[in-house]
Amino acid sequence: MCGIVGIVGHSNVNQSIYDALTVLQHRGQDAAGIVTCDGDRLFLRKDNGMVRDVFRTRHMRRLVGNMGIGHVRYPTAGSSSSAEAQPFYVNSPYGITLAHNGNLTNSAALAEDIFRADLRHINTTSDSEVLLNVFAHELQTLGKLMPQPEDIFSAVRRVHERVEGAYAVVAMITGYGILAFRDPYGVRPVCFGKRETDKGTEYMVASESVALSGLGFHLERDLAPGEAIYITSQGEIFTQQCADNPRLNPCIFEHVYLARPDSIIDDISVYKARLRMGEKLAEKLLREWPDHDIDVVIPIPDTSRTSALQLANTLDVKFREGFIKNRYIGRTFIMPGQQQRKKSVRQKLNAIELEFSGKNVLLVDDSIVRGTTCNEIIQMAREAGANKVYFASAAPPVQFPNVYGIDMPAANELIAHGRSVEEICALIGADKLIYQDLQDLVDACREGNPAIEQFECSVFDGNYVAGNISRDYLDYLERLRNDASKHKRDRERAAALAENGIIDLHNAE
Ligand SMILES: O=P(O)(O)OC[C@H]1O[C@H](OP(=O)(O)OP(=O)(O)O)[C@H](O)[C@@H]1O
Ligand SMILES: NC(=O)CC[C@H](N)C(=O)O
Ligand SMILES: [Mg+2]
Repeated sequence: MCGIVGIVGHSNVNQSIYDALTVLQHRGQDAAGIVTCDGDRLFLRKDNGMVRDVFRTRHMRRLVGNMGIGHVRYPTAGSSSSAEAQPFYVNSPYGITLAHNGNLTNSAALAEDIFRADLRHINTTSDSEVLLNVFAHELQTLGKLMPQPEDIFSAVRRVHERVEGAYAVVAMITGYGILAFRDPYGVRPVCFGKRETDKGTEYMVASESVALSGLGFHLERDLAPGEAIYITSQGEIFTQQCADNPRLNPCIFEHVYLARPDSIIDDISVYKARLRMGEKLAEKLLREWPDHDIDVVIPIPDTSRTSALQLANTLDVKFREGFIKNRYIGRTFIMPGQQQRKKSVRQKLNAIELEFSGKNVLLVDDSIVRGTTCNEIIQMAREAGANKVYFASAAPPVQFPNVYGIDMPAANELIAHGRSVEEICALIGADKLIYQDLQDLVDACREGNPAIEQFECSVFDGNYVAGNISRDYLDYLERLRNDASKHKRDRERAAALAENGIIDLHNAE
């Protein structure tokens, strides 16, 4: 995942975009960027780091203009170089900037195509730069001096035909307006809304509704799969379906972990979905273990709090905050390297001994992915004097790699891959382990919007809805992005940086 935002306003939008990015920070902690447009000039600032570190007052002052887009990045393709921070820019046609959440599954073939057939140069290994160039090429071939909404929509239509994978996109056409579109499966979320000001109506598109509500925008609705929205710099708004066979298959992992609980995605309250996950997991536990001896339910902050609370209520067992989170450490799962993730769990969470001492505790997490968190946490619970340590996951076992914008590319890094629940239980050192059933997870989400026929659940069932995901592609992805090769690339990059600084088409200062 990553966070995207775009605003068309009546005064400088820099501060609102900055604020929206801080609200979306949980979707990407590695890099951030904002580009604004003032008349026909663009102003861009992007670099590695959290939003508060990337933008200093001196940058904000220069990010002028009444429309702009922003991005927070969690890399799932290419490298973590600051040159791959977003938004990306191409000068032709019109000057287009673009920010992307998701992952293209045919970006290698497209990159080749773009060079050979479209004569376009890609300077990074980012799939998002490829996506931008496909869109730019399709708009350019229409050859209009002033693009009209129908031109823009027809370019998006061509993007849907050429590009495979997951993509929620916001783009800005210099001097003309802001465009957003969602892939024909609607895997990644994007919504839009408006706010009234003295000077008139302002529009915002964002990955999650929480970015809108946090800034006083009223949520209009989510983009439909395949749909595009274009808001001109004058505040006119156009929408159009640009795909032939759109089918909503939203990513279920947004509800499990990625999104903030106070967001509403595709008409589902993430908070209520998580409550229902807790309830269904408790019902399963009671079915399978009616004479349990759990004394206390303890969540693993932050994300599991909501489901753990409802699980405890349904079990009628005490709910206690046994781990306190250091609020200055970010999310560990979206950190780039395993060593950093492992160290961060201990730095981030600290046990309150009296909640563990002599008790049978049920620790609840939203999901177990690599097993980094639960391994450490179970040890900490034992060190704090727990009698028995049981573990519950509000999601089913994560067994398959993700190819749509969550960085879990290597099956053998997933603790549940090819293992039974008993084997996982022994490996993490728990006295008992219980997982949510997939059907219960789907029901917990679908109850919020029964119109959704299918969720994108590939990490749980290995069923990839978008693109042509072959065994060969999964092997290729695993070789490219497993922890060891990422680590090697990062080390080489850090060494080059220390010696020479980054030499690229984008040099952050
Ligand atoms: O099995 P693992 O590979 O450890 O991954 C799963 C854990 O990572 C996430 O927490 P994270 O610290 O990222 O964020 P949170 O504070 O939002 O829970 C998630 O909530 C689980 O706790
Ligand atoms: N997590 C994401 O959505 C990442 C977007 C894009 N694939 C990148 O790596 O920059
Ligand atoms: Mg967590």
